[in-house]
Amino acid sequence: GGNGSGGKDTAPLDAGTKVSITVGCMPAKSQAAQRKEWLEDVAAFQKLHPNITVEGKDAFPCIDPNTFQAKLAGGQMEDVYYVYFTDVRGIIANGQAADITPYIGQSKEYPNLDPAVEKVFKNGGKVYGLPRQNYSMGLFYNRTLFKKAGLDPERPPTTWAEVREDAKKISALGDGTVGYAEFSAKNQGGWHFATSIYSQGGDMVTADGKKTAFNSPQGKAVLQNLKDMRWTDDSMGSKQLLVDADVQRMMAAGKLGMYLGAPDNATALVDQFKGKYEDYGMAPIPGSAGTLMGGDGYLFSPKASPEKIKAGLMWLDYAMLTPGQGQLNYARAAKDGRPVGIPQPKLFGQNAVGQQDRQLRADAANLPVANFKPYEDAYGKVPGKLEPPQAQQLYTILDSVVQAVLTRRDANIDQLLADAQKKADAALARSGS
Ligand SMILES: OC[C@H]1O[C@H](O[C@H]2O[C@H](CO)[C@@H](O)[C@H](O)[C@H]2O)[C@H](O)[C@@H](O)[C@@H]1O
Repeated sequence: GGNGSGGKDTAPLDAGTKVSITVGCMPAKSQAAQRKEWLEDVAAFQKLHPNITVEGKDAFPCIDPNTFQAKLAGGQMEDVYYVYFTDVRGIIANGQAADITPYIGQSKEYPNLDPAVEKVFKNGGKVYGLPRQNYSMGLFYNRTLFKKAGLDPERPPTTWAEVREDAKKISALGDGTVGYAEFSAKNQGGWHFATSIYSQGGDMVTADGKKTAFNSPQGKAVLQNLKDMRWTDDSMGSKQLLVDADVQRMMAAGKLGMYLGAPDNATALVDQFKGKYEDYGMAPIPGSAGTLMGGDGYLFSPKASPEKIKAGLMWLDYAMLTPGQGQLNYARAAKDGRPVGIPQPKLFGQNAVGQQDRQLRADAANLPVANFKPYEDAYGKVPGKLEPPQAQQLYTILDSVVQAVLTRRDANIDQLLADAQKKADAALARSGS
């Protein structure tokens, strides 16, 4: 038997031991179909394991970056708590996640994970968590608006110059139509700035991760392009400080041409905002010099007992990581009227389990998957880059830079980047990255 000190504890959870676990990121009431499926999964899982109680905790969005760290520091997290890839390193370093290495055998699918995804939750040879979703960014666009604007929906823009031209034509449709939208609040401006600078071949930090690298020609190009679209072309609308839900609402209402996003935007557009998935397509990231890869998953409270950790691993294995079950039960999702066929998640890579997952998804697909093909075909060709160290801190700093460019006609890009560099270098130095 092991106790978290490096030994293995492969014994199954004793069926006579009653265990109750709280689990984060249960779908909110506004995500009705996903919530129904979660509750069905809990019922089926508890039937298989009558000694385990899974108590989901919902929130929308699952993470508010402004309160996440305080919640964590205050010990208010669930036994099995939801995280973005960006936070895992810092949480492990701060001792805020349990070492689950001795119990990892409770997850049957763990050995099948793509090593690149598995690595996000490991440190010093120890395992701390399991992934739920992973994605890479591309260009989300409205095929119907492309047609209305006289653009060919089969030929979405491939460069930032083309994005600018197409955005002009789409916003010329008038009636509040926006050509291109960008986020600039709740750290999402920084997250998209990182995506855009990668697309231009730039970097957020130096190779050793110790200093920032975004005050660069590529960083300037990202901001200049936004400035030109916002103020010279007036193709970005006047409402700013947008976050993902605002932009998804505009897209679902048929009022937006393009924005940067991951494939799971189709799920939000259809499930939450009643959009029609035949309206949407996905192209590779403009510029295609690189794209941001991210995702989310679950860590365990450092206070969780071995029994809770075992039960939590069994639940995640059942609901998140087994082809044909839980979030990977595509046949059920299609029956529930949810969009099926988006190329996400990609948890298993090219192995047999990955192939099985992709096959099940293809068999149940109910959305025009051809509309996502340009993005999918580029997947292996566009270099994927993970998010930088101290990502969320850097994103907060860059949010205000993007905000300034989108709200002030006279924003001084050089000055904004120089100030942000100073603040972000200090943040990296403080964290000892
Ligand atoms: O707040 C910005 C953060 O958002 C990311 O996650 C969101 O986008 C994902 C892709 O569409 C989606 O799967 C997830 O549910 C959203 O919350 C991202 O992963 C973070 O690192 C980023 O800072």
